Amino acid sequence: MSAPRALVVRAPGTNSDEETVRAFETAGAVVDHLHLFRVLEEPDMLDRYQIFCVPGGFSYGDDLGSGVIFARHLSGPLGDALGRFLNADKLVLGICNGFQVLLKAGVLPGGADGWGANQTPKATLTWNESGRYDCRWVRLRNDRPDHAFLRDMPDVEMPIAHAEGRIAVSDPAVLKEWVANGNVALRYAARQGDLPEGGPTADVTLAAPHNPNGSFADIAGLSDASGKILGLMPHPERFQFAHQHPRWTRLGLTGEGAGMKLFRNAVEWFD
Ligand SMILES: NC(=O)CC[C@H](N)C(=O)O
Repeated sequence: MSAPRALVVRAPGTNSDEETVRAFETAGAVVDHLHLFRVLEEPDMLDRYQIFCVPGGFSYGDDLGSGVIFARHLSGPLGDALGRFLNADKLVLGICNGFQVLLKAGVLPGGADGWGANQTPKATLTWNESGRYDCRWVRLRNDRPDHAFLRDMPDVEMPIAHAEGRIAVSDPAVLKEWVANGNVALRYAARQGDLPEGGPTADVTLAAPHNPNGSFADIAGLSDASGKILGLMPHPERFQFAHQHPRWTRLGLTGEGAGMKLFRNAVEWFD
């Protein structure tokens, strides 16, 4: 197949869209970078794309809770077009604020109990346990190495930058469902491979700063069951160059940053 077409949608307050566009372009996608208002004018334009991405930032100033207003646009006026997109063999990525948007729109499991189901959410992304905005590098464990975005991606480091990054659930029993469905895609880790084999437990097993926000079950990213939708709090688009890593000289890192793998995986998925 020729290069996939990716749509990166910004809203008032988005701030990581340029980097995200660059990452997809470097990976070989043909990218359109559009304002949400433009997409709202013509929702059916989603049919023209293979990758849909909501980048990071502070859409609508995080008013009413991060991602809430953007999410209402997705599940409301864009609902039919996005529903078609989700049922097709296509990829969806939400980074940081984009993850907050996808979860709260019900695109990811737990947020609204399934796309279009309009039920009480079982999970949300809310205030960090620290009560403040945190900006640091974290280690991640990849629990879905079969995922379209996470293939052949070993445990990796990336930066986080958020105030509302903590997964909170109404009932910890939801974890059983999530594990059975492969919904837990990324977890915070202290060192490479430090988390017990056998999957996540319903505890916060890592203290800050390793789990930087007190997220339930140390979860940093969620997936749909099929492994085509990913929402993650860390920013892969901020690790496009090895020298963006805080210890790149000591580690002798050169060339491309490990975050690029996620974008390359997405583009290569359409080969
Ligand atoms: N970097 C971002 O996307 C910020 C996420 C979000 N608005 C928060 O602070 O919680």
